[in-house]
Parts: sequence; C-alpha cells; structure tokens
Amino acid sequence: MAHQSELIEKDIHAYLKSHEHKSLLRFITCGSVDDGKSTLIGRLLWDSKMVFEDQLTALEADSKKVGTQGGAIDYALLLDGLQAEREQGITIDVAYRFFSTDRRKFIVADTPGHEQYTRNMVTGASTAQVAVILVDARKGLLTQTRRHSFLASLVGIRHIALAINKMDLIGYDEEKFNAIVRDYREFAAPLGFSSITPLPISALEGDNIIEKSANTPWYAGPTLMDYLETVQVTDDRADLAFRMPVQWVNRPNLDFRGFAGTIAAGTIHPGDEIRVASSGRTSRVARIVTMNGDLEEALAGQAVTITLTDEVDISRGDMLTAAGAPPVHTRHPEANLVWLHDEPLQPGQVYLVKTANGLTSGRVTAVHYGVDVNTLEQHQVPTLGLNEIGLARLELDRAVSFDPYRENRDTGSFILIDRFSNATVAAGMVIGSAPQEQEQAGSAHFEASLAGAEGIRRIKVDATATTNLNVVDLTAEPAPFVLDLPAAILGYLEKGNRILFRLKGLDQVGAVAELAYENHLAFEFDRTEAGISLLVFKRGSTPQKNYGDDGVGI
Ligand SMILES: Nc1nc2c(ncn2[C@@H]2O[C@H](COP(=O)(O)OP(=O)(O)OP(=O)(O)O)[C@@H](O)[C@H]2O)c(=O)[nH]1
Repeated sequence: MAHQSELIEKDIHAYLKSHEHKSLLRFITCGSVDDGKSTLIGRLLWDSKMVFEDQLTALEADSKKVGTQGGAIDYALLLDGLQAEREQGITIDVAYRFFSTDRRKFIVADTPGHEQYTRNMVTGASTAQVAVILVDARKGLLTQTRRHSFLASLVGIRHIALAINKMDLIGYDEEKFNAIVRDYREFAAPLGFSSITPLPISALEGDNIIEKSANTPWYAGPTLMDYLETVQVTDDRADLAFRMPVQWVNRPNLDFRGFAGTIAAGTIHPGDEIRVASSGRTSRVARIVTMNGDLEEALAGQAVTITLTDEVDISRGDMLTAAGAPPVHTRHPEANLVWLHDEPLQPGQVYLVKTANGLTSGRVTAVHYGVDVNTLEQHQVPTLGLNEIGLARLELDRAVSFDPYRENRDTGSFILIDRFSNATVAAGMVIGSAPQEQEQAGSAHFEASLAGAEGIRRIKVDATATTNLNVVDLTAEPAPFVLDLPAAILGYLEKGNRILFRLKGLDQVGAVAELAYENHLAFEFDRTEAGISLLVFKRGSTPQKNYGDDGVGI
C-alpha cells in the first residue's frame, strides 16, 4: 500500500475517513485459459499499488529469473505468488482480492474458467455487481465466453465489461475490435444485461487499463479503471421493497410484542404499512426498537425489533414486507439450480432448504430442463449432476416467502443441504412460484390438441410455465381459431399484463379478439400464418425473442 503510506503516517484519521466513505464494487473476472486474466489482475493490483513492497521486490526478481517477458515484469507471476497464500486456506475455491483507489474500494473474485469449475464461478459471481469478461482479440468469442456470460446473467450480474485483450497483437485494429463487439452484443442480447461496455485493452502493455492508450486513438470510451471506478450499480438493498425475515418474537411481558430480525431489503419508518407474508394481514409499524433507543428509520442490513399497531399473528420464520409489494409466498418455488455436489440430484429425496427465512425441508419434484452452459440450449434431463444447471420445481414442507432472484438476491436465493452429510449440494435462484396446475402437466413438453367449438377451432395447449419457445404449427388450421391456454402456464401473469402474439416469419402482433380471465385465457385470431408462436410478457418488460424470466413462450 505504498502510495498511501504517507497519508497513513501523516494523518491516520483522514486516511480511515477517506476509506470509510468510498463505495465498494465487487466484480469478477472471467476468461479462457491464456486470455490474460492473471496478467490483467496483476496489473490492476500493481498499478493501484495495492501490493506490499516485499512482493514487488520478489516480483521483479522472479520476472528476471523466469524471464517470460524478457526481463520486464510479468504480472501473471504476481498472482501465482498470491496463490500460495490462498492455498493455505482449507477449502477456499474462489480467491477474493481487495484493492482500492482514491475513488472506490474493490473486491475482485478470481474464479477458474474451466467448465469443471462452474460451481466456483457461480459462488464467486453470486455477490458480484460487474463481470469483466476477457476475450483474446485474436480469437474472438469462444465457448467459454458464452458460458461465463450465461453464468454471470444467471447469478444476477447486470453489467459487463467486455475487455478485448491483446489488442497489441492485432495492431490495435478498430475493425476487428468492432466485429467482436458486434458478435458479443448479438449473442448476449437475450441475457438481459443492463449494460455492456467494450474496452480495447492490452493487459501486458497497459493500454486502456489505467491510462488512455495512444495506440487506440479511435477509442473514446473509458479505461478499465475509469469504468470500474464509475460504473453505476443500482442494487442498493435499501432501495428495494421492504423485507425483514422474523428471527425471533420478543415478548418479555404482556405489554410488549416485538418482531426481531435483520432487514434484508428496503427502508422502514414508524407509521409505514407492512404486510405479513404468510397471512397477508397488514398493520403499521408502531416503533423501531434497538439497544440504543428507538429509530425513526431503519435500513437494509440493520438488526432491529419492530412493534406493530395491531395484534397480528406472526411467528419466527415469517416475513414482514412492504404492504404494496409483497413477495411470493409459496410451497412450490421454481428455481434455477446449480448443482454443486458429486452426488447427483435425487428428485423426490428430502433435502434441507436454507432460505433468508431460515431452514425448512423439501424436495425437488421436477427438473423442467437442463441448460447446456456452453450453447445455452435447453434439453430434457432426468436429474442434475455436478456443475449442471437447470430449472426445477420444488415442494417445501412449509410455505416460504421469496422474491424473484433478479429482483433481490438475498430473498430470492436458497441452498439445498444434504440432511446426513450436511454438505451444500445446490444453490437455487428463484424465478417464481410454480402454479398448481403445473403439477399435473408434469413436463416441459406441450401438446396441442384440437377440439371443435361452434365452427371455431379451439386449440388447447397444455404446457408449463417453463416451456421452451416452440412454435405451434397451425398451417393446416382454417381461420379463425382460439388458442386456449391453461392459466397455469402463464405462471405469474396478472390481469392487465401484455400479451404479444408473434406470427412466425412475419414477426408481427396478431389480432386478439377475445380475452377471458377465467380458468383459461383464450385468444382468438382472425387469421392464420404458416406458424405461430406466442410470447407472454409482464407489463413494462421488453419482449425478447429468447424469452427471459419475464416471458413465457409456447
Ligand atoms: N501480447 C500480449 N500478451 C498478453 C497480454 N495479456 C496477457 N498476455 C500473455 O498471455 C499469456 C497468458 O496470460 P495469463 O495472464 O497467464 O493468462 P490467464 O488467462 O490468467 O491464463 P491462466 O492463468 O492459464 O488461466 C502470457 O504469456 C501473458 O504474458 C496482452 O495484452 N498482450
């Protein structure tokens, strides 16, 4: 920490204060073998001077000795040096490094890139706000680039720095850079990132890492460090809807009944309306009690005891939530599972399920599909093995409050634990609640059956909310017809949600003549195209061809 030692010596209080008020950014770096990940992290650490001086001396000596860079400093060696330190830990699979600049503090998770380390990457990425995806400029996008991007999106990372490295080896060619950026944007469109920032860099030469490079006059964007120091990450938990799992009901005497817990999300004040997740009962906050007196406001991360203005039945394991934005309270969550254990998933077997609300038990009742992490293709699988990812339905022994993982990583995730070995076998990221009817549907396949009704063809579609985007071929059907969908497949659809019909080939919105919200949603078309596909979107979300969490495709 050489550059800061002067300040530490002169004014330790000023030093500590400057650190205290800096925001923290967590990011991961991903790349294929030899893309230059170690060199890049080494350089970031080196250039931000967050390396102890004795390590610097050793590094210079080692670089000369090993000589991979002709006597110049080989930044990758820096990481190998740190590796020995991390190996002293017993089971630390992910190396976290800490460094800071004048503007921000950083924690970087360095995760191995190979497929067999999928679980490490998921662990490292699950708290990250940004992923730096390294691409070798000579090679362009590789399978690993796609896998890492998919995993990053799966664990809720919204911002991608697409670091196109080794620009020195392609003569800093703008055209080649642009071509890779185009490829990436096209590939990543369905993954729903909020921002993708491409950067032409050379980790080895230091181009656009800290300083703007004279070798890329055509590039007007930020350097990697500028980007990391300024990227806006809006997952401040205090801004989310209020959530507080009740850890303890504090009842010292008949006059006091407080609900103690740590606020998982949001902000709360006396007078605010809250809702009890299990019963749907509402009340208002009377007091926010802490050891140091009552508060006028409490935020995510604070441990408090809340009293309410009404006598409401609430017990441990329940959740207090914002009245206007309740979570899903369900025994049947649907979630993406990342399988972390050598023993494959045993559908039907009882596991312990650890959620933000505490511990319960449950089983996986269906695996809707597995995802090939390299191609992103979905396919039917009976179970999930180590490092495999798929969408599954669970049945819990009691209802638990969840948010979709995309909205809240804390209340949207859980882990599965083996009851006997106590090993963590899976990480789960909740998508929503499985509609009850889906239990009968049982599979991700749909059947389209035809049933005549008063001259109008009624086409019954039986499917689950997780059906892949398939095309119902209606070529042979005379118009008009009604597409009859069990409400269950629409999952979390509500009245007022937008329904979009996409006619294959023409890719246009079909005419909806009738819309009934009873047991079924029926849509009448007045014409037929060669094929028709249906996408359902929640209001306000952007239709994507490869539907994301918000869409259901048939
Ligand atoms: N010319 C050039 N070489 C680079 C650059 N970045 C890294 N390299 C070289 O590429 C090779 C691989 O770099 P590493 O940093 O070890 O790559 P890595 O991705 O960490 O590889 P693993 O640790 O094996 O996963 C080394 O010989 C580096 O010196 C660059 O920007 N330009």
